[in-house]
Amino acid sequence: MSPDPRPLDPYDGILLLSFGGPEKPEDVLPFLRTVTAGKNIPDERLEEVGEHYYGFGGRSPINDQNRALIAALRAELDRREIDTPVIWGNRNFTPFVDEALREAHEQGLTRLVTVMTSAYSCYSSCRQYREDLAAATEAVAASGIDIAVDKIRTYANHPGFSRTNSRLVTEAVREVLRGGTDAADVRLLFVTHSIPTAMDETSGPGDEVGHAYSRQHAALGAVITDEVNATLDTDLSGELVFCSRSGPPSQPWLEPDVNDRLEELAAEGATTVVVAPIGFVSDHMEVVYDLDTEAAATADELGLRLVRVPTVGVDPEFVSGLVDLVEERAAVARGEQPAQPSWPGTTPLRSTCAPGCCPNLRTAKPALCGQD
Ligand SMILES: CC1=C(CCC(=O)O)c2cc3nc(cc4[nH]c(cc5[nH]c(cc1n2)c(C)c5CCC(=O)O)c(CCC(=O)O)c4C)C(CCC(=O)O)=C3C
Ligand SMILES: [Fe+2]
Repeated sequence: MSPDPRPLDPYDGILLLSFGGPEKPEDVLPFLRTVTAGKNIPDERLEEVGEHYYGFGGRSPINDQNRALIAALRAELDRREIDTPVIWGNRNFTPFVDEALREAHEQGLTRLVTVMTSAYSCYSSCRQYREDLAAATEAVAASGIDIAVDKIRTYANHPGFSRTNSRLVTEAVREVLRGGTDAADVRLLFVTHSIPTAMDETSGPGDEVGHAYSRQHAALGAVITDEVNATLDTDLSGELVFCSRSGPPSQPWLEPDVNDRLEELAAEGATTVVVAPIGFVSDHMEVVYDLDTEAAATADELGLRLVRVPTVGVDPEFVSGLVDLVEERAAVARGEQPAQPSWPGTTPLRSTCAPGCCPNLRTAKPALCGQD
């Protein structure tokens, strides 16, 4: 049997859409200006974040991690005899999304399915990427390029992401216990990026409940904790904490901060804290600075042992899950009803967002991949 000529029909290309990061010291300031354009980030915070990057030679790990993810996706697609090209675009650093669309056009592609390097619902982690797609599509339309863009469903509860995280956390706790630590002295922290509480309240499909961002993380943390306890016969409690807060001090952001919580846990007599960055898909700056540098130093001062769980990165189970999601999205676009595995819960998150989902609280901007 020869390979299907259009295996992802109606899509002829895959777009990996990410945040982007600087690659050398001279890139840091222009990158930060792009990230914060029109946002209310205090100068002190910007200088501080700039220092985090300079401390790593002015180079964020995120672009190399995306190159590795593209290579891993390519290998998995090839294994499935899918020769659809993968194009890469970022919000804040070259290759920007409009450059990616021009590249796609040069390769003769006309309809893309997008994979974002972000698993959860909120303005920063979902709608803003959809706005990037709308802006880029419009920018290239001015030069006569017509490209349609969809996205895979939000994958916070797709097993490729959630089960991989669960396995990584279970393995980390298993190692801690194997080393002889008493389970009663171990705590489990699930970490994600803090966001303004107003952004959390309005996250989700425009329903009255809101808080989709914190609820999705809490739900995943809860099932992972159950799985760890069931697998290792422990009774650990897990909880959600936050890192990387910015914005003016007067503006409320999601709490507690991971460092504050470490202090409280040390005071309670914990000796070992397993820190699982379920909010991030790879070890970019938030992970290597905010957790591996800053939170690790806090733990050190407190005499706590901090064990950091790996992010899903290019774990084969995660990469294979992303390709499953791409195939699933193509089947949906063809009008089929593919299986949509979900965990926790049984309800898949959406690939076409509801009207008013995760609104931009500053100015309404056009966004793709939604009903509005
Ligand atoms: C939810 C979320 C994710 C996860 C989802 C996703 O991955 O998209 C994420 C990822 C990332 N955030 C990143 C970097 C930055 N984020 C900033 C600012 C902000 N992030 C926010 C939220 C998020 N951010 C918010 C609400 C702000 C305030 C300004 C605003 O309302 O937009 C700033 C400005 C300085 C500061 O405020 O810290 C920087 C430099 C990098 C690159 C890291 C690298 O280079 O390795 C990555 C992957
Ligand atoms: Fe951020």
